[in-house]
Amino acid sequence: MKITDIKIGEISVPLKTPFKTALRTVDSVEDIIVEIHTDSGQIGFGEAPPTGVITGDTKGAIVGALKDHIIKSLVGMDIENFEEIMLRLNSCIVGNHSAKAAVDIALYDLYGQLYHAPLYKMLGGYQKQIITDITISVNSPREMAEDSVDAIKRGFKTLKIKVGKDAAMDLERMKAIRKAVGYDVDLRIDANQGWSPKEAVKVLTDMEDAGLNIEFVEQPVKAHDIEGMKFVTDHVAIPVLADESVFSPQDALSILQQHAADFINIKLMKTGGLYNALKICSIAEVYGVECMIGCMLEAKVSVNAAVHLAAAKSIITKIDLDGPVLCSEDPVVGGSVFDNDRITPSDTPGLGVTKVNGIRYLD
Ligand SMILES: C[C@H](N)C(=O)N[C@@H](CCC(=O)O)C(=O)O
Ligand SMILES: [Mg+2]
Repeated sequence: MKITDIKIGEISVPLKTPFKTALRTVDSVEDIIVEIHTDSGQIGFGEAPPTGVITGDTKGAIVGALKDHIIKSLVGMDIENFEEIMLRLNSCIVGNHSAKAAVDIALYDLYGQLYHAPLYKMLGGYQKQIITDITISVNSPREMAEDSVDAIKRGFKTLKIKVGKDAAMDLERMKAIRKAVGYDVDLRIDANQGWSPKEAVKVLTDMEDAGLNIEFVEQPVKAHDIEGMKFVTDHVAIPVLADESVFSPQDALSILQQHAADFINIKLMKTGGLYNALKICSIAEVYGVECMIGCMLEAKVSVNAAVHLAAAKSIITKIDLDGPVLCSEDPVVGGSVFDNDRITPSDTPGLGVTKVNGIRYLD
C-alpha cells in the first residue's frame, strides 16, 4: 500500500457554547484535515487543530510544515514499512507537533486498514468502551454551577472545571459547583497554567479545607516551571496532573524522574501523534503512573485516534475526550460513537472514518 498523494483541507464546526479557559476563548473548531491517498484506493484521515496558545501551531504553520517538509518526505513510501515512515515523519522537521499528529493519525488509520483490524485492537485492545468527562468553561460561579447541573442532566458523571483566572474567585467557583452538584459527581480542575506555585498551594489547600473533594488538579503553574509544579505536588494532597509541561516522551521521563507530578496528560497534538504517545504510555507504565488522555478543541477525526489509544492501553485511566460533544454538529462519517459520556471505538479497520463532510481543500 503505497502513498500516492497527501491532500490538505480545512473544516469549521461551531461550538454549542463558547469554550473559555485561563488561556483563551473560542467559538468554533477550525481544524486542518489531512487525507493520505494510496495506490490501493484506501484513504487515511487525520486532523490538526491550531492551538497556538499551547502548541505554538497556527493554521498557517501546520499547512507550511505539511507542504514544505512532511508531504514530500512521505509520498511514495509503503505503509508496510511503518517504522521507517514514522522515523521519517519525526525527523523531517523539528517541532510542528500538530502537523505531525495529523499525518501520524492518518498513517495509523492506513496501518489498521492494511492489516484489516481496528486500531485499538492493534495497539492492545484493552477495552471496548471508555467514559469521558466534560469541560465546564470558566465563567461566573453562578453560570458554572448552572452549566455543571446541565452537564449532569446530559448524563456526564465527571466534570473538568476550568479555573486559573483568579485564585480567590476559583475557590468561590468550586464551592458553588460542589454545592449545586452534590458529592456523587467527580470534579477535576484545570488551571491551564494560571496560578503561581504559592497561589496554587494556597487555593488548593483552601479547597481541601472546604471539603470540596477535588479528584486532581491539571497544570496549576506555567508549563516551563517544573520546579514550581513539584513544589505544588509536594505541598498539597490533591494529586497534580501535568498537561502543558509534557509534550515529548523525554518531558514525561523527566517529570516522573523528578516526581514533579502525580499523573500525565497525553494529547496527540503535543506528542505529534500516536507513535510518541505510545512511548509515553510505556514510560508511565515503568513508573506505575496513570495517564489521562486529553484533546484540544478538536472534531472527531483526531479525537477518534485518541479514543483508540485509550481503549488499547490500561495505563490510561482518565479520559478527557469531549471535543466532539462540545461541537454543535459532527462532520465526520464513521468512526467512534459518542453517546453522552460513553465512547465506543468502531470495529472496522483502522479508525473507521469513511468521510469528512464540509472539507474546503487547500491547493
Ligand atoms: C477540550 C479539552 N477538554 C481541554 O480542556 N483541553 C485542553 C485545552 C484545549 C484548548 O484550549 O483547545 C486542556 O488544557 O486540557
Ligand atoms: Mg489541560
